[in-house]
Amino acid sequence: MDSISVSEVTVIGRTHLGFMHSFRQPFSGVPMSPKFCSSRVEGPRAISSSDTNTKSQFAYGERIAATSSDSGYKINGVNLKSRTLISSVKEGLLLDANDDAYGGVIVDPEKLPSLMMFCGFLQEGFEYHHAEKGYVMLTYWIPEEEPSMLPANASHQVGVGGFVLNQHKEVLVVQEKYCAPSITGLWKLPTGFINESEEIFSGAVREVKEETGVDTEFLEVIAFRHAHNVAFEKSDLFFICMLRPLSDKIIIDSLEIKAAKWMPLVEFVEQPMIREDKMFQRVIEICEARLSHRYCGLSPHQLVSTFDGKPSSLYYNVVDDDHDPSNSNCNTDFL
Ligand SMILES: NC(=O)C1=CN([C@@H]2O[C@H](COP(=O)(O)OP(=O)(O)OC[C@H]3O[C@@H](n4cnc5c(N)ncnc54)[C@H](O)[C@@H]3O)[C@@H](O)[C@H]2O)C=CC1
Repeated sequence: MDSISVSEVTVIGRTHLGFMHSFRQPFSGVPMSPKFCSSRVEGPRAISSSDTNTKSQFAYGERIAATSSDSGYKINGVNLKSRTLISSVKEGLLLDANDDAYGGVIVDPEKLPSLMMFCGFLQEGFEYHHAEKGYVMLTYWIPEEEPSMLPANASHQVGVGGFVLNQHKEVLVVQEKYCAPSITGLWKLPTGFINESEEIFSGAVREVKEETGVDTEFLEVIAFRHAHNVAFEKSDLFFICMLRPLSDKIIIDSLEIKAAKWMPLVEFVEQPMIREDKMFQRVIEICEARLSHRYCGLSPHQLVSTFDGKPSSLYYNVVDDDHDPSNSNCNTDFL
């Protein structure tokens, strides 16, 4: 606990739609380890979404127990008439907070009083929710008789692999500098992880460019793999993307990559590791089916959903509304 040193805290807000938004507030004034604590006070059904951002005060005490009543809250047996003042019987410490849309409160991190207070949060039963560079988030779900409804920390990492084929039916392959001994020497597709707030389609293009120096245009997601416990105990979504080469000169990223080259597809497929690997066998079959128009992958379509107001990419592949098959990207030739 004491080893945590952060200069920023993150405040998590939750909308009534169930999406989690986070926003950061610079922590200033107190030269210590601030931690954000998100808690929920029972009585959520009494709080409508219009109550969001109502200024509240959240009680911190040795043990906080809250129950709801028709007229307001009871904390540690004490009736509270107004949601805007919630006090701890034992310590009577008040924290400035905002109500959230789920009937919880979000403590104002800038008003957290002392280091002792921060350390005390864990002793009081707050749990680590997640940590990022620069902040730690702690949460506490008060109603003991109810399971916590807070969404868990992110459970997945997202990876991309680029299948880049040129007009000579050569596939762009790399040898990794650091890899398991079992795949040393394997010529494989360029792969990597998507950055925060990066699109799958642009992440695939970036990864290929970074590892090989080759410029590409994204065409389709050909398939994706879902696996668990891949790295840092996270599940893994791996999107295999077909990309069209826009250049052919290879300049490797020597930090990550030992070598890269254009390799005839038949040679790539003949590598023992690829031949024996059910996933890559199937991926290659799918790619070949795509090249001969027997299969079609998913292409991104930009839209904004009124559900959350977020610009997003919907990956699909159907003919356009006018039902004109020529509008389907299934007809696009890769070579
Ligand atoms: N590498 C492959 O042959 C395959 C990769 N994939 C998928 O590709 C996606 C990306 O995976 P990879 O490219 O294998 O990622 P990776 O494990 O090679 O990590 C990408 C880069 O992150 C860095 N890195 C990762 N862990 C590190 C550590 N512990 N210490 C220092 N640096 C570290 C390295 O620079 C590495 O080159 C994932 O979704 C994975 O499932 C799927 C099948 C095969």
